[in-house]
Amino acid sequence: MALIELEDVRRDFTIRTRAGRLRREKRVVHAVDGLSFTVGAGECVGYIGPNGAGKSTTIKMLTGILVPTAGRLRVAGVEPARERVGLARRIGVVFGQRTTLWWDLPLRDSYELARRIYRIPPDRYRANLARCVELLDLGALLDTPVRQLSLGQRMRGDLAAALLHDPQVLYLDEPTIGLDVVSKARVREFLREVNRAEGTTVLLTTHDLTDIEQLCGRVMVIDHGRVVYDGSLDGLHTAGRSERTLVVDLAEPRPAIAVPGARVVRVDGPRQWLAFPAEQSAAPLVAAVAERYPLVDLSVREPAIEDVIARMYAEVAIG
Ligand SMILES: Nc1ncnc2c1ncn2[C@@H]1O[C@H](COP(=O)(O)OP(=O)(O)OP(=O)(O)O)[C@@H](O)[C@H]1O
Repeated sequence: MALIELEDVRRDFTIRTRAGRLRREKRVVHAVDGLSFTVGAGECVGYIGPNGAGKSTTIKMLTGILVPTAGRLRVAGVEPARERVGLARRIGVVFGQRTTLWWDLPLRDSYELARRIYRIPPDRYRANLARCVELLDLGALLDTPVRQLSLGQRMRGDLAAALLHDPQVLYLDEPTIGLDVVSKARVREFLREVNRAEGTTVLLTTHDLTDIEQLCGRVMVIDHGRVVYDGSLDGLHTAGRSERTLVVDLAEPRPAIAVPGARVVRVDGPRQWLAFPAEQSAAPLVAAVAERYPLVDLSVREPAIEDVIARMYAEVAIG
C-alpha cells in the first residue's frame, strides 16, 4: 500500500527583486517541478540531492505547511494541506537544525505537552516513553532543561518527541547533522529499530551517505525539483561510478604506492589517498596495503553526495 503519493507535483515561489531604483521585477522559482513518486508503508527511503534541489519544499508539502501549486499529493490517503491537523497525529517530523522541544522546560514536560496535544492514551504514552527512554538512553536527562542538553542529547530528545504518538510516517531532515560518531551511531540504530519493529515509514533527508547506507534500502535523488534517480544506493554508486577513498598513513614518506583495485590520487608525506569503487568492500584493499607496506593508521571516506550526483550526470551525458 502506498502511504505517500505524489503525481506531477509542482510548487512555485514568486520572488520580487529590485531592478534599478524604482522598478521591481518578479521572478518565479520552480522549487519542485513535476515531482512524482510513491513510498509504500514500512519503507525507509533516503531523499537526497544538492542544496536548493527542493527537498525541504517537498517535506513541507507532505506535512501540509505548504500547498502545492499544481499536481496531486496524498499522505495516508489524505491531502496534507487540507487536513493538516488530522494528519499531524499520523506523522512525526524531526529537523536536525531546529528543535520542537520547549527550550526552558525539562524534556519530561515537552513530552507531557505532546501527550496532551496528540491526546495519547495513558497506557500508550507510558509504554512509548519507556521504550524511547530505554533505546535512546534518556533516563538521566528527563529532568534536564532542553537548553542544557548537548546537540546529540537534544536530537535523541527530539526523536522521542516525534514518536510518542505512534506516527505512521516519520520525516527526518538531517537528523545526524553536527553529531559526533557515537551519537550518529546511536541515532541510526534507534531509527533502524523503529522502522523494523514498528513498521514506521521513514523519509530521510541527509547529506551524509552513511545515514543512507545504514538505514535505507531505497534512495531517491532529487535535483531541480524532480526525481533523477530512484533505486538502491549501490545502483547510485554504479550509475555515478562513484569512488570511496582509503586514507593511509604509512610508517614513512614514499612515492605513490601500487595496490591492485585502487589508484593513488594524492600523496602528502607519509599520507596517501587511494580511490576505489564505492560499491566494493574496503577490506581486501586494506589487507593488500598492510601486507606490502608498514601502516600506522587508516580511514575510509565516503564520497560526497554532490560528487556522486555530478558524476551521475557526467555518465548520462557521455553515455
Ligand atoms: N519561501 C521561499 N521563497 C522563495 N524561494 C524559496 C522558498 N523556499 C525555497 N525556495 C527556493 O526553492 C528552491 C528549493 O529550495 P529547498 O529549500 O526546497 O531546497 P533543499 O533541497 O531543501 O536545499 P538544502 O539542501 O539547501 O536544504 C531553492 O531555489 C530555494 O531558493
